[in-house]
Amino acid sequence: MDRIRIRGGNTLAGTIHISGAKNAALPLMIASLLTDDTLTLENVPHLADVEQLIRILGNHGVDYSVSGKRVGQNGASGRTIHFTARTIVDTTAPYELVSKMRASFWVIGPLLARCHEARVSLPGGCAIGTRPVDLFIEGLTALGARMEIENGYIVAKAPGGLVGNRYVFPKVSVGATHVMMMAASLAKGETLIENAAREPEVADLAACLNAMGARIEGAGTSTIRIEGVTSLSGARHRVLPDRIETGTYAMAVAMTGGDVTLEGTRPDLLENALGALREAGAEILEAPNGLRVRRNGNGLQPVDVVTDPFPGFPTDLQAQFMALMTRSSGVSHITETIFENRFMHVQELARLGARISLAGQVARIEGVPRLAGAQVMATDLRASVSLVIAGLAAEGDTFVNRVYHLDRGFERLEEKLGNCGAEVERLSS
Ligand SMILES: CC(=O)N[C@H]1[C@@H](OP(=O)(O)OP(=O)(O)OC[C@H]2O[C@@H](n3ccc(=O)[nH]c3=O)[C@H](O)[C@@H]2O)O[C@H](CO)[C@@H](O)[C@@H]1O
Ligand SMILES: C=C(OP(=O)(O)O)C(=O)O
Repeated sequence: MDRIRIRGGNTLAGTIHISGAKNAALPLMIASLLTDDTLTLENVPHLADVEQLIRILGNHGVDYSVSGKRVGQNGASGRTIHFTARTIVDTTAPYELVSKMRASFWVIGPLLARCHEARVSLPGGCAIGTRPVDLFIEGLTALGARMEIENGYIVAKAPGGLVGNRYVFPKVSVGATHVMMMAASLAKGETLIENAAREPEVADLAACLNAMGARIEGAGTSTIRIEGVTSLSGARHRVLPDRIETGTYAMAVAMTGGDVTLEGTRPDLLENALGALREAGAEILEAPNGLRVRRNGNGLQPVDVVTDPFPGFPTDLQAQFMALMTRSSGVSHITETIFENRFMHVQELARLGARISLAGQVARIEGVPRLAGAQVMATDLRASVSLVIAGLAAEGDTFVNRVYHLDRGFERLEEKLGNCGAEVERLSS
């Protein structure tokens, strides 16, 4: 199993190209199931989750081909992929494929809308909470589907097709909002979704669906109106930049000090997190095609954050911000409100010398003057990268084990950080 060695202590300087967003690319790829025409996606990141979803889509009958110019410093990112679901050959998404990744469950929406049936295994994904699927069941039931759980599978049927309806989410869910938008696009009549997720990835999916001929209004706000159409066509769409990758590297620079330009990204995608970074003492400047992060000399201030759905502070940056706060000059508090078990990095950060205590969903972080390298274990995707950030500032060598978690969501991390002066090496075994 691969692991990563980080020799801490270097400041970061240079440019990092931000990839297309994993959490936008996945639902966009799934949208290809809605049409027998070709959906072309540009700026698709090269990630384990993307490769896994390609396998899952292939099982349903989606053909794909890769083409186009690659962008990025070393010519290894930003693929253009063409997806064609000419015929859906199988409406079952099996456990062996779906259990590896939460988003794969979302095929239930397009399969049900296009084929009027789907049998999808209950999902896997990062072990950060119980992550039920009740909102998907409720939402699709509102559109007229009959939903049953049988032997670990959700069996969904809508023999006459889905029918538009009003559905008010009792709780904000990104995935269930994606699925409702995809399903309602091919339902009869109008669907009104209230208390929808407002994440930029939802708006990105809606833009792509509209380019395919859907009629969606309001995506990016909490009320989405969808007028169903009888069929969707192909389209070409560029995956939006990864705001979580952006925030992660911004936090890495704030941690080590230095001056790095993050290119190919948009500050408006993560204003809340950038605000927290500014409060902590980093300078964030707009750059022509992205942003520039600097911290020279001044120390890190403690900052309290509470995770919230967009536009709040993203739960997917919580672990990284905690790593940063371990070196602040005082006490900070981080409250996790989205997932009930997303503090697994705490005990690993402690191995590096961090002082963190937990009381329910609140972590109290007492900044320490130094961290020291150690062996640590990646427990989930964002937790893994928080250990990398801590390792960059720790004295000596940090070894992050189980990096397959990292490979789900960070493209060429060693290379991107290495180009800015970090000593990060992948050790294969
Ligand atoms: C691939 C992808 O885009 N993953 C992101 C997506 O996950 P995902 O779409 O799984 O997250 P949700 O927004 O659905 O989850 C938010 C909360 O709702 C709960 N819930 C969700 C569905 C449901 O049927 N019932 C229910 O109770 C979840 O357990 C969680 O407590 O949004 C999360 C919140 O921003 C991010 O951390 C993930 O990185
Ligand atoms: C939690 C995440 O992914 P998933 O929803 O696929 O588990 C994530 O991207 O941080």
